[in-house]
Amino acid sequence: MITTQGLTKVYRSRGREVTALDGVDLHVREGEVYGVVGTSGAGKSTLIRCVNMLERPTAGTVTVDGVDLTALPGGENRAGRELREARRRIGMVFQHFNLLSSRTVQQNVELPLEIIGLDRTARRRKAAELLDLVGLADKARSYPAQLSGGQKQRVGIARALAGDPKVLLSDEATSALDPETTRSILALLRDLNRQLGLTVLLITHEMDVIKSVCDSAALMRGGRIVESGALTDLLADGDSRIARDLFPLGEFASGHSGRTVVEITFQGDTPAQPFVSQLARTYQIDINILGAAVETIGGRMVGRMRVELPGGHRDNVVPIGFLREQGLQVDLLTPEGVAA
Ligand SMILES: Nc1ncnc2c1ncn2[C@@H]1O[C@H](COP(=O)(O)OP(=O)(O)OP(=O)(O)O)[C@@H](O)[C@H]1O
Repeated sequence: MITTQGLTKVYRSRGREVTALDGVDLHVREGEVYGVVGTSGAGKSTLIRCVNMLERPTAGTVTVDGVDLTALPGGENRAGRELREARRRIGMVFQHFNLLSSRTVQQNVELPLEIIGLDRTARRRKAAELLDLVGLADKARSYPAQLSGGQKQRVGIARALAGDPKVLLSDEATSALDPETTRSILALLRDLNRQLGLTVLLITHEMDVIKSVCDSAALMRGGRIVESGALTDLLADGDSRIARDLFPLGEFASGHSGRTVVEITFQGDTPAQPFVSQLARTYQIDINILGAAVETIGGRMVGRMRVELPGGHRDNVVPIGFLREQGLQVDLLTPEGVAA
């Protein structure tokens, strides 16, 4: 649904050049919630602003719903007709809501519909429907200043949906909200994704946002995507930085010499199997559990357990093979704590 190829953005100001995006290839599938995470300055905002051409990329292409936006005429400030039409199918929500304080909630939601010239009755009907959808039907006549942060963001979301977009871009939509309100806004985005089949691309600096709402994620650093994929695939990859940040088991204190420490990751139905006791029984070994956690990530149950087995690695080739045969992801930890 959203594809970028070789996306590059170089800002030039006062004789200085900053490469904010350095050849980004992103692929967001239709109907998924895709999160881009990274520290400040990684290029996340630039990326999302290039996806709807609020920023013109310096090089590379952006295709949304089959339309190559980079091929459509118009600059950042003055988009051509085709680009304006394509943009109408891309909703955007902002960290600071960007509502007009002099307009009521209903009038804020109607704004994009006014711009496309929809008549008053149709605008009112559509705005009422959207406010109902985001749970704010009773606030239509209020002004933004009379709303809580979460309610303001609901208005921002209703406004973003006014053009019946297929894609919703979210630029740190929950960063200005407290944890409970964040949860309710993320749940709303998830509901809209499911109910409307909306594809959502969000950027965030919080792993918790990725954990609670995303199907797929990318990690950005220095204008590049350094890792990306479906969360279920990343969680099964012992080397994944995203998976380790999503699911920390704490520091690895090196085990005694002559012992083997492994991390076992299980997803979906696998935890129903009592694999630790099976392993202990089958091989007559004592297993020391060093840490364990179970979480729901992307709507799926995922667990990780760190266990210590007696004997060195060579002594444990067969038990480790047994665990892998059960469909479990098993990573051997070296004394430095790096999964081998
Ligand atoms: N308009 C601009 N002019 C010049 N440099 C810019 C501009 N916008 C962003 N940059 C620079 O581009 C780089 C990427 O910025 P960007 O805002 O995309 O990162 P980010 O990951 O979204 O960070 P944050 O979470 O802090 O917003 C930074 O070095 C930033 O200083």
